[in-house]
Amino acid sequence: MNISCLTKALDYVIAAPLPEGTPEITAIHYDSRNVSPGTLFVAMPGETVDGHRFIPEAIKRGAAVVIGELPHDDLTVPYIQVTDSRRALAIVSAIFYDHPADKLTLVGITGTNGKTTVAYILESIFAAAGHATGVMGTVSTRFAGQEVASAMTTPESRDIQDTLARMVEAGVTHAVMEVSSHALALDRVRSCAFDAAVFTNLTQDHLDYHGTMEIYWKSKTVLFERHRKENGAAVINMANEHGKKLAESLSGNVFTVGSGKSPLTSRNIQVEIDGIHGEFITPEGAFPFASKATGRHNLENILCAAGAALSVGTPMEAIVQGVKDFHVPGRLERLENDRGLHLFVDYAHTPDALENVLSTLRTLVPGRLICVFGCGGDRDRTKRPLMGGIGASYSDLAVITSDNPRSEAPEKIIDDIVPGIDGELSFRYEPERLSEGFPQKGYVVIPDRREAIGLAVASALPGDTVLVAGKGHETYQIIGSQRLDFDDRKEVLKAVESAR
Ligand SMILES: CC(=O)N[C@H]1[C@@H](OP(=O)(O)OP(=O)(O)OC[C@H]2O[C@@H](n3ccc(=O)[nH]c3=O)[C@H](O)[C@@H]2O)O[C@H](CO)[C@@H](O)[C@@H]1O[C@H](C)C(=O)N[C@@H](C)C(=O)N[C@H](CCC(=O)O)C(=O)O
Ligand SMILES: Nc1ncnc2c1ncn2[C@@H]1O[C@H](COP(=O)(O)OP(=O)(O)OP(=O)(O)O)[C@@H](O)[C@H]1O
Ligand SMILES: N[C@H](CCC[C@H](N)C(=O)O)C(=O)O
Ligand SMILES: [Mg+2]
Repeated sequence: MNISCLTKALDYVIAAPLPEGTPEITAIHYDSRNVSPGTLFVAMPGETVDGHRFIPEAIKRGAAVVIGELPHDDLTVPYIQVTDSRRALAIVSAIFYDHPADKLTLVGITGTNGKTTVAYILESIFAAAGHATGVMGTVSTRFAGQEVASAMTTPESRDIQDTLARMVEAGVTHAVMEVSSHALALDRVRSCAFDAAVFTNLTQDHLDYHGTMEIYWKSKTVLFERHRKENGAAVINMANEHGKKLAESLSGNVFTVGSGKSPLTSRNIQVEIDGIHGEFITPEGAFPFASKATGRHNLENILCAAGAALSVGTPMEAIVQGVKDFHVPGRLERLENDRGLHLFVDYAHTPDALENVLSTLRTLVPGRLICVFGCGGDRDRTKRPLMGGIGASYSDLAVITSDNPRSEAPEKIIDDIVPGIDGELSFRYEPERLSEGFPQKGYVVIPDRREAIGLAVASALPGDTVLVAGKGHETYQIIGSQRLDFDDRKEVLKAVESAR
């Protein structure tokens, strides 16, 4: 594509006019390490390094044109200076890939918790409706029978446009995207116009990045204010105050779910250990449904997904069928065993998520509740004591361990969790003390996650529940800069075997 086709849409301040016969470019890159000859390199300021530093490397690798924010008059290739290169990256990528978002029925989901779950439910509903569906989210990108594990919840704008274009090429008609607050703050979804934008909830997370809850909240509202197609629906969960506030603030097509006045609500709901059943209530009448996911929070997720599906014209029959069939890996995922234990792995890594999951299990299972959890390193420190308090107060026995410590010392993270616990440490793990017996109540600290899971499962008696929270579908543990194989589900099953 000729670079002048791309620059037409840019508001550039520049710099040198592009010379005659400006080169065709064959691809767009924002990371110099991926640059190949004849491509466009967009230099972006970063949190750790400044992408402008890599312009010489990009040119050495054959970049034909460079876009950036800083003045440069000494380059050997055309340079376009813009005020915001992240924005420019999103704009030129959409042009380069021929605006794939406009060729799809596109649904975006934001909120602190529930995005992945709502995406899986919608995928199942669209499949039941016979639509060729694509998904981009925390667990994977999947379409046309292919699935690739994700590195990010919402990729960089260039990668979003590339993936959407490949979806269009593969015949996908309906695409579902999780839209993280980072993505909104960093303009990754500029140039994506959504047919439906879904809001699940807002509770504490990511304060390391956003700084305050107000800034975090504002980053989320951008999806509804700026990124809907003309008459695109804002599908809003009214079960929380932020949902109500958002619905009040928006004009146009606002499709609320779950409140008395909503076009979609539920009634006669039964939440049981094996799932939820009840009825959807719409202006067309009542529609019985059943789902294998449990917990009130999953009822909210089901309503959000059903609302989004309705807002883009999906028939109720497909919605009911899709809700019956969906499964989300690592979200209250139940592990079968022959020891009479209730074993669950869940992705709760925020205070609200942990509270929802523990309160769900507390009411549904009669025996002791043992919860194994930690908190991620290099992430919001202020959620750690909150999670400690919640984890310990809902459980009979809380086993405090490591999540993904990343660059932090695991013991330091645990030191941030423990002050939130109102109670005495019942056991600091030392292998030689095991002969004293493993505690049945209180909290214990076992920094090694494998040992923590092993001892929690070994100490459980028939009828007890063990919840391993925080890492859900993850198949790795990040310790320092190493990404080691680790899957909570496999560890739980191994622990069941070794406890025989
Ligand atoms: C806070 C954040 O989102 N950071 C993202 C941001 O990083 P950054 O601005 O710090 O980039 P940087 O590393 O300083 O580099 C600056 C620029 O130089 C480029 N570079 C760098 C090195 C080099 O040799 N050559 C080169 O060209 C980089 O590609 C980049 O364009 O831009 C990078 C390039 O796109 C992203 O990889 C990076 O995501 C990091 C890995 C990350 O961990 N992000 C997480 C927090 C995130 O976005 N999470 C949300 C989900 C959160 C949730 O809701 O749970 C997500 O959507 O995944
Ligand atoms: N609607 C909800 N309200 C509160 N908690 C929820 C809700 N849905 C799920 N959860 C909890 O949050 C965890 C994460 O759910 P899910 O993966 O669907 O959210 P997410 O928004 O995609 O998270 P992430 O931003 O980390 O990708 C679940 O394992 C569960 O513990
Ligand atoms: N997308 C979230 C995932 C957190 C998962 C948890 N296991 C952790 O590592 O903190 C984040 O990067 O903050
Ligand atoms: Mg997610």
